[in-house]
Amino acid sequence: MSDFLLEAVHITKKFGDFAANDDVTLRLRPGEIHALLGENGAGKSTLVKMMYGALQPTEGELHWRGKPVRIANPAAARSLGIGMVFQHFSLFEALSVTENIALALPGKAGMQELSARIAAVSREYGLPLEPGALVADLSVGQRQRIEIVRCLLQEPALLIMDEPTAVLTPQEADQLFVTLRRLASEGCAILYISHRLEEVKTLCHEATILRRGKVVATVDPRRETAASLARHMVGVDVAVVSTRAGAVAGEPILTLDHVSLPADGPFGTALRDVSLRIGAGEIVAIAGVAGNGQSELFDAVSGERVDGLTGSITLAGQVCAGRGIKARRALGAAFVPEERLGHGAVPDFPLSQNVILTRFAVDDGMVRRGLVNLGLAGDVAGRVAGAFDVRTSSNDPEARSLSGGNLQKFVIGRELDRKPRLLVVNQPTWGVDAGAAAVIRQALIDLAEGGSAVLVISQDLDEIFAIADRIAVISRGELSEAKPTATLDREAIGLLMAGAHETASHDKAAS
Ligand SMILES: Nc1ncnc2c1ncn2[C@@H]1O[C@H](COP(=O)(O)OP(=O)(O)OP(=O)(O)O)[C@@H](O)[C@H]1O
Repeated sequence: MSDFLLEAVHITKKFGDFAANDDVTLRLRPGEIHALLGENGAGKSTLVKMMYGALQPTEGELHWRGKPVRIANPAAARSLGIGMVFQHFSLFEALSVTENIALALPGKAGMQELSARIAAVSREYGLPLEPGALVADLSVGQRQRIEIVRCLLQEPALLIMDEPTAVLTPQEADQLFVTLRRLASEGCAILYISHRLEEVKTLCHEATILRRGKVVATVDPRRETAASLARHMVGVDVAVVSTRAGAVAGEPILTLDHVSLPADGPFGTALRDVSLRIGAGEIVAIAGVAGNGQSELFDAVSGERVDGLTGSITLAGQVCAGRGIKARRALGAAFVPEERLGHGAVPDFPLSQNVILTRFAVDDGMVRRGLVNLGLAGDVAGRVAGAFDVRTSSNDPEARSLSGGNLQKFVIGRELDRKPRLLVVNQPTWGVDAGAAAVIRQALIDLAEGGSAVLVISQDLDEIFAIADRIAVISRGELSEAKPTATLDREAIGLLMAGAHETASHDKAAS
């Protein structure tokens, strides 16, 4: 009997002439937490999709418990004991948590019984979930919990996780590590894709590193540094963004005065009396635990929701509370939503057409007398791909064929290419590798240094401290006062994230 649970042996996967995986061999033992590392587009998702039966190898074999196996589809993978939490969730928005999970489970379970099991597993593993909640009303972090709980209900022998902590708070991530270590101690193998090298070092026993589809190293990450892992991935040293010194804000670009907006559905969070001012040349970041009103704030600022909004919003001196996203784009604002596939980009459209979607309202020649300038759209797509190193397997591919990190680079680059006066971006570097994250953060800093205002909504405190001039925290729909970064530390932000606005200000006043 083989020591290994799953082996990928000399696997090659081609899309047309392009080899997304090139002669990859990787072996997983029971109870092992194994990292799969590589920069955006290195081929990590492609490899794990083959292990999960969502893609078939062009060449090579998979072995399960020592025997060759053909994993024809995800149902076959699940029946072997392989569970997977994807980067892009495959949930039905109009259905509840329980209904979504029921669809993925074999056989017919009673809904009540299933809800009780979901509640029990989510409690046991510290992954809070309301079984009756509608998926449409849940944040990305909450949606991910559904996927994790769904896998755990099937008691997998191998759990594949594609960047699980990218959408979690530090506390949620710590809780997840407890869960994963426990699963590993029970004999479950975990294949763990992450761009966060520090967490890989503390969590994983072994790491396989891919570069441009090939295995370049298999190492013990505990004996490596984050820098040495990054060097393996990229082949050169990775640049680190310099921390911002703190800019002097110019004239106000975005002003929110006493803005309230009803919750987006029964499980959303209403915005309550939010005031914020961002000046030219300034980066203001909003920290907070997912689901505390971030998406409502994004909708209010972008104009995606105007009904029910009270208070005033001005953009570059123009009152715009009642105006939609098109009018706001025409005033020089650009928006990057949290969900890149579906919201930020239409999956079936090529990149050039995705350029048109956010540019047609802006007077830059993209649309003249009702006619779209496809050549210009193609030029912009090419320019963005070049500037942000968006790696694609063909010229002008559909958005859905891009790796998650490459699509994120494209969606951000598309908006930066316009040099907007105001950029609002929700989770700018979610799923983006260390090198590309540095490029994106630097681009946000450069935009602000050119005189634009930048509003960043992020759960990544390292990112926030690296780039923001001022930081505010959103909690239960209320926004704390945005304070200069130099006056804050992680503990203060953590208190505010937990909803201690008043306590924190009393403490400050008392001390
Ligand atoms: N269905 C597809 N058709 C064509 N090319 C594809 C397809 N799926 C993936 N690719 C290409 O294969 C390469 C590897 O993509 P993959 O998603 O495996 O990368 P990744 O390492 O998971 O990246 P990320 O960290 O950004 O998620 C990319 O260049 C991508 O554009």
